[in-house]
Amino acid sequence: MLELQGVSKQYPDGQVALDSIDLSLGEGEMAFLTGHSGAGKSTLLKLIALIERPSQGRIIVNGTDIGRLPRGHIPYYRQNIGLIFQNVQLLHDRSVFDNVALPLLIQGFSPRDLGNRVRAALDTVGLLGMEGKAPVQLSGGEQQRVGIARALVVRPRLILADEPTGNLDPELSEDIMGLFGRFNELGVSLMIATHDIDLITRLNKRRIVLSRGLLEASA
Ligand SMILES: Nc1ncnc2c1ncn2[C@@H]1O[C@H](COP(=O)(O)OP(=O)(O)OP(=O)(O)O)[C@@H](O)[C@H]1O
Repeated sequence: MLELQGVSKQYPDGQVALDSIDLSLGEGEMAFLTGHSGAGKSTLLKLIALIERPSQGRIIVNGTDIGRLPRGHIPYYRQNIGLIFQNVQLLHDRSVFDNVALPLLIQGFSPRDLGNRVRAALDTVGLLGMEGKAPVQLSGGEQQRVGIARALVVRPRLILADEPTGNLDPELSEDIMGLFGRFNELGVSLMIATHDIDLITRLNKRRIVLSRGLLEASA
């Protein structure tokens, strides 16, 4: 599903965020990405999402070397992975429904056909009934769940999540992680960056540990 070969990232200011990372994530595998603040977790996810480009190395997703993707294919590539970031960037002048529907519209769904998919995604994150609200009318945790619904609505085979439970209380965090676990049971691959060691310990999944841009452990 995902393979990194000798991937390094040096930012333009000289900061080396990742140093020669070799890593793979199998089809249907779920792994937690951990490590101290500044270890390189977000950078790793941004490289896979093509938000940043590696300075060196290759990233292969579903058999495609994403470094060779023509620029015009990047939005389509990104729509097929579920990206969940801590700072959900919702469109504040649009309703919850429109925010979740957006990836489907980009994929060419007709507005007539997407209602059921949008409502199913909102139901999954426990927000059915909130379709007509504006993001500002929601709590931080609810906004985060709208972001998760927006990522899930395209039914991605790969989900990348950066601190997805960062703004959620322990109960909701557990619900969201449980949700990820159920997706994993359905065959979805997931890489989830988190500081929540309690949650990781309880879920007993593979743990990838970064330290100062180096891969410290991957078991
Ligand atoms: N755009 C950028 N320009 C320069 N340096 C950056 C940039 N983004 C991240 N870095 C640096 O790269 C290193 C890795 O950062 P990254 O955000 O990937 O770490 P992280 O493990 O996700 O940290 P956190 O847990 O605090 O989110 C850090 O030293 C950070 O300061």
